[in-house]
Amino acid sequence: MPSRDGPAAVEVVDLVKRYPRSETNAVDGISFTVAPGETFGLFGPNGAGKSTTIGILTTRLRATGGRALVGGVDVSRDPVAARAQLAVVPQHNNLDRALTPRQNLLYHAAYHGVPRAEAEQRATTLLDRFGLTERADRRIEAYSGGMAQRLMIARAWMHEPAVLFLDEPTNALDPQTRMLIWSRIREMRDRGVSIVLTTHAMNDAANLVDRVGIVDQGRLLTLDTPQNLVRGLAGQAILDLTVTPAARDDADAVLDALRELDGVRKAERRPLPTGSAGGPGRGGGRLAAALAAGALGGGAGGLGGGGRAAALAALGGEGAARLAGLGGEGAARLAALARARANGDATTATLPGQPGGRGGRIRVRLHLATDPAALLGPALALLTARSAALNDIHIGEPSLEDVFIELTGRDPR
Ligand SMILES: Nc1ncnc2c1ncn2[C@@H]1O[C@H](COP(=O)(O)OP(=O)(O)OP(=O)(O)O)[C@@H](O)[C@H]1O
Repeated sequence: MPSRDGPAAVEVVDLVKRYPRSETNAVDGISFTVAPGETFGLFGPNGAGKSTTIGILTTRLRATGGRALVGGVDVSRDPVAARAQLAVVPQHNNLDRALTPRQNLLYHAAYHGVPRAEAEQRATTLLDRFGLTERADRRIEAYSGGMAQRLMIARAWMHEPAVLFLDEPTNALDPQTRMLIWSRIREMRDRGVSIVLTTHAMNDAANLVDRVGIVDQGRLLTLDTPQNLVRGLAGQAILDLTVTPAARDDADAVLDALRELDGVRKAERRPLPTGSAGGPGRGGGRLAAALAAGALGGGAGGLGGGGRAAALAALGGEGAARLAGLGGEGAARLAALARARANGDATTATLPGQPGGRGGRIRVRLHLATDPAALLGPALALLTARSAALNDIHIGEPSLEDVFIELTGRDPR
């Protein structure tokens, strides 16, 4: 990571935590370093050991083994000095209900030795920044979960810590509150605060964090920038195809055939989207969007003038060039798909003259090592040769969540 001035914001070396009467380690030898000013995401499935790691770093829990330092201070040797450097927003509401929101902030500031006048000024500013001014002097019981979460983040900021720990800061919050909280966290990051956060909202956090550590069963599986993780593990792009195999064909055989195409790194079955076509990760769906808008709906058996142009424009650059190179039949199939979708028949569309497969429609995700547009022609040719109906196409980029699933599997914990 960039800045290496002064001690690391966080240093964890071979950290182990075993809870009493437990047969396994909740944290099982984790090591990582967070540089000053870095925003670090600790991601993992339920029970992976994230909160336990944060609990040790913030002095709530004692480690069984290894070392944990915050701002160069060993948290088990000098927890008081460590606490002066850090603030934590825990997963569960630990506000003092006997106090008003403003009093919660002032009490926290007093504990950290912030002079009274300065604390009052900070409290007023923070209550405003978090949209809490109107409720600042009312009892906490009246607070919604989102307001409590905003107050806990404001409270954490009262003594302007060097390192901020956020344990699932947007969990169970409405979209408005989530947006506000991400934006305030971003402000803190921009002011140079070192941040360690856990979240299941990985794709939201992907734009915020400098690096990500993915943990499972107490172990660190990988650690890198979101960009490198996505690039390295999931391939360059994703092509989702919703396909109805021919009546005599078999879904797994279609999947295997698609997997064999040049440029396909991995092929897997995905659940069918509910309603009309959904799609993978962010940034995808340009062609699907064009199809949904009926942009391809030209004359029978081909991509009609304006529709074709719109679809090609939707694909952009090289994709357009490749799609333009599709032969008559491939283009006809896309046009038929577009017509079906334009008629609002997205959930039942099969191509004219194509029987439904014996197992019904399937959704296949192809992870590509190449430009998705390069795969469109071969994929369509393959489906045509097998008399399979193509119901939907969606082009997307893999997301951090795809990487996460690839590393930690699909089974719920
Ligand atoms: N107080 C405790 N006593 C015994 N076991 C515990 C305790 N707290 C957590 N554990 C266990 O330790 C493991 C790690 O839990 P932890 O809460 O750190 O996971 P997590 O990654 O934060 O999960 P989540 O995403 O659900 O918050 C789990 O198996 C959990 O059941």
